[in-house]
Amino acid sequence: MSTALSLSDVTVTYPDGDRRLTALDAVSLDVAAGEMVAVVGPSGSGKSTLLAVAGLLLTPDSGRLEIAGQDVTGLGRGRAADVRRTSLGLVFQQSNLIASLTAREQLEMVARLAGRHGAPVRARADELLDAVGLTEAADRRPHQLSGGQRQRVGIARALMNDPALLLIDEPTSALDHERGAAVVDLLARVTRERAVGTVMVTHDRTTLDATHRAMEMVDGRLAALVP
Ligand SMILES: Nc1ncnc2c1ncn2[C@@H]1O[C@H](COP(=O)(O)OP(=O)(O)OP(=O)(O)O)[C@@H](O)[C@H]1O
Repeated sequence: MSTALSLSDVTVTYPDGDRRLTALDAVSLDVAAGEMVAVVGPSGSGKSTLLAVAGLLLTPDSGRLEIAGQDVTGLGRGRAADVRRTSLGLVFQQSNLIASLTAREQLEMVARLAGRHGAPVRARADELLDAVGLTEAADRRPHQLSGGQRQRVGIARALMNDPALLLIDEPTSALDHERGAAVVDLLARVTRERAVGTVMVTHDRTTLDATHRAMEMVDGRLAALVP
């Protein structure tokens, strides 16, 4: 199995008055293609910082970072944006859908930004909307969708450019239990079927059974979750 994400000894500090606050403390994590890893932990423990580093949105103070076997430690902004477009799928808490676009158009737009156009893009968008159970909703705009449906559009959009790594922040936070469980099951399925590595940050421990592994972040340190 190839490695989707490899973090080695990653440390991140933030300014905190005249000192530094350590948000990630020598964190290491390997996620294989086709593997789904959940990260739980208290508020302020460093989970969002971990996703920001893996998503190339934040450069760590030290440590090494590989995505799909490629060393991406310390890339400049331009190269980091290229890797984000081609190899990463990000699904953050607010689904950030564009109000004026239909579900299908949301997906087509990210393909266009990556330089892809035409009939294959539309076919791919329809295939992914079908995979997340939204065929009927392809022509609806965000305000015509439920919270769970919006979340699923966000997931389909993140898969549009065939990422090696999917990073998801709290996919169930705005959903009731049943819809949340359905979204996590969907993530587990696309992880397996599309051989993507998935890291899901969650507060919802009832969804952990659907994942391959659960890790716990405490004070910036990551360890296997002891159930
Ligand atoms: N931009 C920033 N500047 C300074 N400190 C920050 C910044 N971002 C996060 N922190 C601090 O770093 C620590 C880790 O924050 P982070 O957001 O990664 O935690 P979290 O586990 O995602 O929390 P939550 O579950 O509440 O979203 C916290 O103490 C937070 O206050």
